[in-house]
Amino acid sequence: MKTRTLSSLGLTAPSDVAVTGLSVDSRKVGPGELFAALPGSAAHGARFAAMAAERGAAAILTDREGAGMLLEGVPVVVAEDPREALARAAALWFGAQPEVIAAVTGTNGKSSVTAFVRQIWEGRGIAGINLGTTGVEGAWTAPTAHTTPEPITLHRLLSEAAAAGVTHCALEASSHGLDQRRLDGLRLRAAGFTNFSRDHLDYHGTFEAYFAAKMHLFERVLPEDGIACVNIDDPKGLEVAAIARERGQDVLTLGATEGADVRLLATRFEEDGQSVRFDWRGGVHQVRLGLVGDFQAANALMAAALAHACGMEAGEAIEALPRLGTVRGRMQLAAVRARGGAIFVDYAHTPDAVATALRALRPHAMGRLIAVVGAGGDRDRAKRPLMGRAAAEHADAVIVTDDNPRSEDPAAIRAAVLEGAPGALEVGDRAEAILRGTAMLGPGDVLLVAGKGHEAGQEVAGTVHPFDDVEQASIAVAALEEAARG
Ligand SMILES: CC(=O)N[C@H]1[C@@H](OP(=O)(O)OP(=O)(O)OC[C@H]2O[C@@H](n3ccc(=O)[nH]c3=O)[C@H](O)[C@@H]2O)O[C@H](CO)[C@@H](O)[C@@H]1O[C@H](C)C(=O)N[C@@H](C)C(=O)N[C@H](CCC(=O)O)C(=O)O
Ligand SMILES: Nc1ncnc2c1ncn2[C@@H]1O[C@H](COP(=O)(O)OP(=O)(O)OP(=O)(O)O)[C@@H](O)[C@H]1O
Ligand SMILES: N[C@H](CCC[C@H](N)C(=O)O)C(=O)O
Ligand SMILES: [Mg+2]
Repeated sequence: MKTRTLSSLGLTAPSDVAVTGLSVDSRKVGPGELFAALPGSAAHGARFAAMAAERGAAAILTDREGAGMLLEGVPVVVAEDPREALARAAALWFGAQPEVIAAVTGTNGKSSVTAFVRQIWEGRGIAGINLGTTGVEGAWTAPTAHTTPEPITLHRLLSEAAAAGVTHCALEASSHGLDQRRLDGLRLRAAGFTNFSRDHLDYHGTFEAYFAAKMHLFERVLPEDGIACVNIDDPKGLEVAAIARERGQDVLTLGATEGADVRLLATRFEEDGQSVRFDWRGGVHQVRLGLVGDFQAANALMAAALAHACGMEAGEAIEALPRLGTVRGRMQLAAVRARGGAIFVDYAHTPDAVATALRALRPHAMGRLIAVVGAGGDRDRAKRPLMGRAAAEHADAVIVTDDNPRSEDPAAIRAAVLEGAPGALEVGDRAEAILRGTAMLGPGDVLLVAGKGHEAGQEVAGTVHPFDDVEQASIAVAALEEAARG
């Protein structure tokens, strides 16, 4: 069995015992393992140390507060920041990581950008993966439960990928992950910033704390010799670029804004894609993208910039752009009605993302734009009416439905969304809502089904019912075509 001494994992305790593994959950600790008793939002992990010891934990890692709560018996490692110590210990425990790692932060676009970076690598024959909300994808695959997995899982995945020959990884850095130092054991080559808007205030409390969490990526995780790729069209972009420069990092700026290193000059929207003209450090290029939505063009350019920051020639990265395919559940064309009218599935689950997705679809729609929208339970309540309002403002018709009510009353969540969209139709059952929206589609119309993207289930009162927006869109179209044939 593999064992490592605490000191070889960068941890100091009165006795340098060997451990057989790492765990953050007392309920899952195995014999001989190190139990990290972390200060949490609901409880201090030290409260569960006795349970961990009973299950055979060989040592406990905690902070000063936690140490004061422990009974004697098991060796204790006291760290100023036990989450950071755990991240570094996990990196040492698992050892290997892909040689080249790029991380992307931002409220929206992380999954899209990381998947595009992986596709660019793939096109050049590089064994690359993207790791985040949609799992580990590319040259090696695995499911993930979180956008940025906690460090033990993260380093296990990275070491397994590296062992399978993966040399490049693009991963999503969530604000929770950055705040909880899940990425602190990574060796990054480059980092990207897409944008900043309202999300996760239930966790971070204030906009300032949310932004500060994101900035840890440049202030702490990306080393001084790393390259920062920053979207300066976002109001926070220049601040991010300044933080990166302050750290000594090279900065590559992107956007339509004057002075951007990679500057978008013009876009022409087509039914199933768009052509973009841009200036890359003095050279003008024009490429056709098979992607819908102006922000997907921004994501694609960010991906090319990151691939370049990770060592690829700019020309090679640009050449890969026309071959990029949509990411599952992100502005994905799900189904088309025989008489015309298209259904797009998108993961927009914040007020800003709903507005952005609808605004992005507008130039692709010759007729009406219809939105199916809902908000999740046990998440930021304040965003609900704002999501309703965004839908009402940017669509011609809105249907309010359920999206993972979790432990809450679904009708109460819908009522909060409806506050922002008073004229909307209320259809709690999501399959029926998609069917109703699909029935409203005429030639040239576009339906956006927002909120679930790639998700495979609808979580209601502790049960996850199988549910897939893309599949439901096809089912709705098939049912309506059959009814039309009579
Ligand atoms: C809100 C949040 O991020 N919580 C994370 C945090 O838990 P916490 O601090 O709230 O934990 P707690 O319940 O107070 O418990 C304190 C400690 O005691 C431990 N414990 C608890 C109970 C017990 O019986 N035994 C035990 O050992 C817990 O494992 C924890 O270490 O620290 C834990 C250990 O590192 C994480 O597993 C946990 O992630 C949970 C699973 C989670 O759901 N996180 C989500 C919200 C998340 O991280 N999402 C982001 C962003 C997604 C997005 O962008 O949309 C993501 O990257 O996925
Ligand atoms: N660059 C962008 N600017 C604004 N909105 C975007 C951008 N990219 C994607 N979006 C919108 O945000 C939604 C989420 O996109 P994506 O999954 O790529 O982001 P994410 O940052 O990974 O989200 P999450 O935090 O949930 O993991 C998309 O469905 C789309 O509506
Ligand atoms: N990872 C995010 C996505 C939520 C997407 C939406 N479908 C919802 O359930 O609110 C969260 O858990 O807040
Ligand atoms: Mg994501």
